[in-house]
Amino acid sequence: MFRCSVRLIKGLTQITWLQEQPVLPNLLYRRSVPAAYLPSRALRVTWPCAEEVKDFSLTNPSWSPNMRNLYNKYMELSQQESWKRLPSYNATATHLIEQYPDSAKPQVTTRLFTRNLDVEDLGFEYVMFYNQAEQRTVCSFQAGPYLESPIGFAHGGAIAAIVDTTSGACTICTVGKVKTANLNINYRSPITLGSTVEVQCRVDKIEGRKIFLSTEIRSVNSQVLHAEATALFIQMKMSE
Ligand SMILES: CCCCCCCC(=O)SCCNC(=O)CCNC(=O)[C@H](O)C(C)(C)COP(=O)(O)OP(=O)(O)OC[C@H]1O[C@@H](n2cnc3c(N)ncnc32)[C@H](O)[C@@H]1OP(=O)(O)O
Repeated sequence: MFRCSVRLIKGLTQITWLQEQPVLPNLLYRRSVPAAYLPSRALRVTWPCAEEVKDFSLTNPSWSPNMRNLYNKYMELSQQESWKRLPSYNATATHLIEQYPDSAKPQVTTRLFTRNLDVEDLGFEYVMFYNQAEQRTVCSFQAGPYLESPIGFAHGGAIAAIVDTTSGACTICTVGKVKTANLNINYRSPITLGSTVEVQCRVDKIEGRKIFLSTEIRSVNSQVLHAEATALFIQMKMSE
């Protein structure tokens, strides 16, 4: 069962690339699992069967043409440059599948906040790509109708969540396990529900355990600046 799951994940997640990365393996393959990444006992039910492990970063019918175009653009760049698509599951623990021995498989009912809807199209539709050489992440984000705040536009908290996710992924890929310590966002122009925007994030500097990043959210033609943000992530200590 464990081997089967591993094969499945390998197939789904470009695991070869992940294993080559300096930091993601720390997160994905550590033998001792940090408690913070495990669901609480009370929430344990069953480990998802192989068929239930869905990679949400792959195209689905709800994606708009703009969403598909961005996906195709970065998939093409992945062939020539150092961009890589980041697999995405609906629970944090699912990303850690390989590190559990059969006897200790966690049972997951927690959900990653940005993947907490079962129906496509309604909430966060997104796919992220990471460029290791440039320590940058791009995210193609389609804001679904359940992210509304002002009528017809995306909620500021939803926008913050996608900024946190994109900059968090960028940081994890660069240095390993982190927590968000600070997030500053300037909202410049509302994001229309159903539209696709491009989130561009890069590591600005690393000082010890502190990783500083900046992010911009722009329309797909780059003409409209929707939001700009800075973030500080703190690398978790070895003992955490
Ligand atoms: C793929 C999906 C990715 C998604 C990623 C999403 C990640 C998240 O959302 S995490 C959830 C939200 N964040 C949290 O809940 C974090 C809560 N806060 C904490 O746990 C802790 O305060 C934590 C871990 C940030 C820092 O604690 P700790 O590890 O003890 O660090 P600490 O020793 O206090 O500080 C280390 C350095 O960072 C600085 N620092 C810590 N917090 C801040 C802050 N908020 N602002 C500025 N500087 C800070 C300290 O001043 C210190 O600096 P220096 O080394 O120069 O003296």
